[in-house]
Parts: sequence; C-alpha cells; structure tokens
Amino acid sequence: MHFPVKKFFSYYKPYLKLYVSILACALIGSSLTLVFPLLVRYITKDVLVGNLSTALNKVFWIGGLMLILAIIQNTANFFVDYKGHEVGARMERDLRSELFAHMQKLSFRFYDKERTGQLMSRITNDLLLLSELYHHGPEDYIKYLVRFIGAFVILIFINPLLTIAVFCFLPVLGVFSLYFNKRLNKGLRRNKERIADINAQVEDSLSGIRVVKSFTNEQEEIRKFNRENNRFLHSRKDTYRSEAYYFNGVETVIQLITITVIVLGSASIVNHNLDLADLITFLLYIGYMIEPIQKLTHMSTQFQEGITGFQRFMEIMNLKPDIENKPNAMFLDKLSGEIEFRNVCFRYEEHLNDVLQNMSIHIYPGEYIALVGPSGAGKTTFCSLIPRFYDVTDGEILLDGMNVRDIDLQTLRKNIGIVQQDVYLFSGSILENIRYGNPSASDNEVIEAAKHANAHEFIMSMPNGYHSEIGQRGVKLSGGQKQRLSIARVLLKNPQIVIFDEATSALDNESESIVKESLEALSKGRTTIVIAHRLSTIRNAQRIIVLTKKGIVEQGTHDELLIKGGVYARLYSKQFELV
Ligand SMILES: Nc1ncnc2c1ncn2[C@@H]1O[C@H](COP(=O)(O)OP(=O)(O)OP(=O)(O)O)[C@@H](O)[C@H]1O
Repeated sequence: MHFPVKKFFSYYKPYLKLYVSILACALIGSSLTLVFPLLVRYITKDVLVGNLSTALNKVFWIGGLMLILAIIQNTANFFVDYKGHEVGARMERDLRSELFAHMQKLSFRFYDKERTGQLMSRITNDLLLLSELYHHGPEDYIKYLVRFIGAFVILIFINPLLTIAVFCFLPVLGVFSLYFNKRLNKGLRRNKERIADINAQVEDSLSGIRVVKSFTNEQEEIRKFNRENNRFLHSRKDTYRSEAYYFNGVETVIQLITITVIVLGSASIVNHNLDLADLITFLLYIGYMIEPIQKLTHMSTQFQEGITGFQRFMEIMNLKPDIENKPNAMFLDKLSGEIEFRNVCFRYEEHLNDVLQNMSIHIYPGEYIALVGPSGAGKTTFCSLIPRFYDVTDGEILLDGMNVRDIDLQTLRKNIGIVQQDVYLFSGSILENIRYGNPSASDNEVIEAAKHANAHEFIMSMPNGYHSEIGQRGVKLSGGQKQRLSIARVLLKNPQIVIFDEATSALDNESESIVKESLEALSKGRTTIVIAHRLSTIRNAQRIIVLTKKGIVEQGTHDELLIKGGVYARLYSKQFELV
C-alpha cells in the first residue's frame, strides 16, 4: 500500500514551532549525557593519578560541573516529556476530530456494511498508538542518533580497532531487525483487527441486551464473545512469539558485543595498547551505543503500531462519500413540497436485484399520501430516496421540479422531516431530544411543539418534566411516548415534507389514537407520506399508493380502492378480519 508521507507529516504543522523546540531540548539532553563518561575518564585518567593532594579540589569542581549539566539535562528532558506528550495528545485530538467529521459525511451505504464497534476501535485504540509515534518517534530518533554517533566518534578516538570490532556486529543486527519487523508489522495489524472485532461484538451484544435476555441467549452471546476474545489471544500470542525472537536475538548480539569488548579490551591492556581508564570509559560508552540498539526494537514496534494505525485511519479518510453536494448545488430556503419520481430504478448493491423498477409518481404540495403494500415491497426504500439517503440507480427524483441531486444536501434534508419506525432518541433530557429538531428553538417553542404532538401531558407527569432523563435510546419511555417525542422533534424542525414510517409494533388503541392525532397536527400544511401498516392512518389519506414487488399497482382513495376490489381491498379485508 502506498504510504501518504506528506499527509502523515502534515499533522505536525499547527505545532511546528513548539515541536521544533521539543526536538532542540531532546538534542541538548542527549548531547549532555555524552559528557558524563568523558568527565569520568578525565577523573580516572588525569586527576586521580599524580599529585593526589590537589585531586580532591579538582574532583569537587568536576562534581559541581556535573551537577550543573544534570540540572540542564533534566530541565530539557522535563520539557520533552511534558510538552512532547501534550503535542502528541493535541495531534491525536485533531486526527480524531477529522475522522469523526469524515464519518459524519459518509453515506448510509457505508454504514450498511461497517460494524459500529469496528469504527469505534479505529477512532480510539488506533489513534492512541499513532499519537505515541507522532510525539515519541522523531524525538527518540534524535535522542538515540546523537548518542549513537557521539559514542561512536568518542570510541574511535579511544580505540579504533576495538570500535571496528564492535561495529562488525551491526549488519547482523540490521538483517535480523528487518526480517522480524515485517512479521511484527503483520502481527500488529492483525491484533488491531481482532480488538476491533471484540469491540464490534461487545457493541452488538450490549446494544441488543434486551433481545438477548428475552431469548435467554446470554450463553450464546458469551460463546460469541469468547470466540472473538480467543482469536485476539491467538493473534497476540503470535505477535509475542515474534517479539520474543526479536528482543532476545537482539539481546544476544548485544551481549556478544560486551563480551568481545571485555576480552579484546583486556588483551589490549595486557599488550599495553589500552589502559584501565580507557577500558572503563569504553564500557560506559558501549552502554550509550547499545541503548539505541536496544531501543530500536521498542522504537520499531512503536513505529509499526503507529504506521498501521495511520493506515487504518487513512482507509476511512480515503473513502469518498458517495452522496455529496454538486459544486453548483442550489441553496433554497423553503421548498413547496412537490415530489416527482420519474422512471426511478434502485438497487442497494450492484449484484442485487432492483428494489424499485421504473417507478413514476407525482405527489402534489400539501398532499397526504399513504404508502401500503406487503413487507419488503420497498416502501421504506422509496422514502429513503427522497432525502438522498441513497441515490437512484436510474431515472430521477424531482422536488419542486428540481433534481434532488442538484439541490444542496442541507437544503434538501432541512425540508424533510422523518419519523422513523424504530424511533431513535439520544441519551439526555426530553428537552434536549425535542430541541434536536431545531437547536436554536427556545424552551417555549419546544413546549409548544410537544403540546401539538400530544406529548406535553406525559412529559409534565414525569418527576423532572422536560428535564427528565430518558436513558440510552429512550429506554425509560414507552413506544407511543417515543413516537410522540419524535413527532415533536420534527414539528420543531418545521419541514415542508414529512415522512412517517408507522411503527408496526402494536400500540394500544388509546396511544394509537393519540399518535394519530399528533400525526394529523404534524401533517397540516405539509406534503405527508405515511408508510401505513394500520387502516386508521390510511382512511384519512387523500391518496393511497399500493406498492408491491411489481411496483405501483394501484392508487386512489380508500373508497375507490375498495370498490376496485384489487390488492388493497384484499389487504384491507385481511386486516379487518384480524381486527
Ligand atoms: N440497506 C439495505 N441493503 C440491502 N438491501 C436492503 C437494504 N434495505 C432494504 N433492503 C431490501 O430491499 C427490499 C425492500 O425493503 P424495504 O425496507 O424498503 O421494504 P418495506 O416495504 O419498507 O418493508 P416493511 O413493510 O417490512 O418495512 C427488501 O427486500 C430488503 O431486503
């Protein structure tokens, strides 16, 4: 996969000045660490030999210098630790906001395929690891590069032969690292996919906890969860095996280096080519040179994790929303509510059959339409095409004579209010949920909408009235109450077109008639399409459209269709028998 280097680095841009000063501090801190062994060498090689009466004085001076250097070094490191992490957290925030904003643009087609838990994993875990790379990556590279090069130069200066012997081990280390990095990268990517699967499983099971319990399927859910949990374990086991090979392989090479230095260094002392002070200094600097190699393994893990996190971030960012505004889309304040389907064909996926075929229909402004037909005929699909939740495969849909594709999406959707069959409410108060229809509405306007939707009374009977919390997805409310809140929310939005997908779940007669009244209030002066499952809502309709898998087979008023004795009459008598 091509790696977008430019895009990767672009996230540093807002914090460039701060980040450069962090890197400068990292440079100062790591350069200063190189001075300490040199001072030790000076003490052991020059101060503690010869005249010992003046030595103590010199050692005090060097000690003082070491203290000053330590203070500077630790102040620089403090800045790197604190501000470095802060920059990382800021970048993570930016990436997360960008990803979330992009997800908001993606269409229904995307969400039909993706699992929510998987997406949550991308937006949380993956970005956390990426931020680690963003702030630690360059800073670590600078820190360890300075130590490595600095130690190398000093070691060459102390004893070139011994230094070259040490460096002979490095190609081995390089090849070894390359091989295991590849395996590690694959493993880390798989780990991320597995934890995303766990998230998706948890999201599924916990969101549907009521269904789980009603079917007493807790054991089945535990089994499904454990399957994903075990897959994650196996994936991690594989990664840890690669890591263990890698870490211990590197460790072995490092020990070989130390042993070589001790043996060759001691031989050099015996041969009078090296003194003890230089061997001690050499061993101290070997530590500085080895540390970056040791950290290389950690850094490469961090690098791989961050890069795979970024790749997963880009996978979503690269998805273009398939429903977008045209560059010259029309902005309108209000539509009159005229809808026309012209030879509309629609299928959800290329390889699936058409749900709607060559459908044409004209709905006039302010008309009250009932859409009836057998389950799966395409009633919901028909309604989803009007606000462009999906684009038609062929033909066109016109609103006020304009193709919906030419209308600005905000304009279009602001003019359409939808009361869904499965009402979705957000956790929060009743007030907040109704105000979702129009965030700038005053409390009085919210109350007015609730009154029209027949919701005011039940709201006021709750302990905290409009400030009552409704629980996640409105669990503390009945089906009818949720529908009335949803109607109030659309009333406050005040759109010209209303789509009401009637709940199939049985509301009792009383709440059904209250919802019906609310719907009447909602439909006043607006084009209304009701996906009807109940005869009571159908009777009021100015026109009933009967939709089957063959398309629109009948349309007319209730009485006209009964006289006709076709599909509608059969549907009607069937329901009538059941009532
Ligand atoms: N997101 C989707 N992806 C693929 N196929 C879909 C999708 N949504 C619906 N379908 C299919 O499209 C067809 C029409 O579905 P639709 O929900 O529009 O029917 P409906 O008439 O509203 O049914 P009901 O009365 O049961 O709500 C069905 O065969 C359904 O399986």
